[in-house]
Amino acid sequence: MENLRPGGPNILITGTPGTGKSTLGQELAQRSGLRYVNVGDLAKQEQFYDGYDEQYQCPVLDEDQVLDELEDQMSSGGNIVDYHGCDFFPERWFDIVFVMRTDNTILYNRLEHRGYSGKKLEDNVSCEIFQTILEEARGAYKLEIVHELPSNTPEDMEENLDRIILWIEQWKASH
Ligand SMILES: Nc1ncnc2c1ncn2[C@@H]1O[C@H](COP(=O)(O)OP(=O)(O)O)[C@@H](O)[C@H]1O
Repeated sequence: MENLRPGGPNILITGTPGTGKSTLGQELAQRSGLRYVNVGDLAKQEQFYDGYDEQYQCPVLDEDQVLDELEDQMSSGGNIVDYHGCDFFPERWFDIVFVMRTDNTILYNRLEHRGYSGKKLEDNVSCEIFQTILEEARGAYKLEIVHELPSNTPEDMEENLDRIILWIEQWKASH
């Protein structure tokens, strides 16, 4: 296959908040040399917001501004994108999509520790129980590129890192 991404593959790491996307994404970037892109942080830094969600007490992401900002670097390749949503990105951006999965009680404890409470805590745990992000990913990308990753323990993290590093090496060898 012709290599359309000189910088390497583009990897999407998605999942419910608290499932370990940024921990995995940052470590993966260090080990692989690919660039880590945290969409939430980018939006905050650049103020890519469009209004305010009173119910969830958080700003609303301006998706178009995010897409415009990232288009060039996504075309070059070599990005690890971290976001708790996935269906507003162009399908063509990603070579592989990982959906992090965490058991309910573990996720509950992580989010409580993060300071979430009440509706925000319950809604995020429900999001995981109903596998909302997994369904979103399956609806937005080819099924064969969408993979669930268990993310409960440090051992899971190590296994996930090894698996993705191997996949990156194979991708590079075949492109
Ligand atoms: N596989 C794992 N095993 C144990 N703890 C983890 C694992 N992945 C993440 N964590 C912990 O869970 C919390 C949330 O992780 P984080 O990477 O911030 O999630 P996200 O980016 O998906 O919101 C952090 O305290 C992190 O250290």
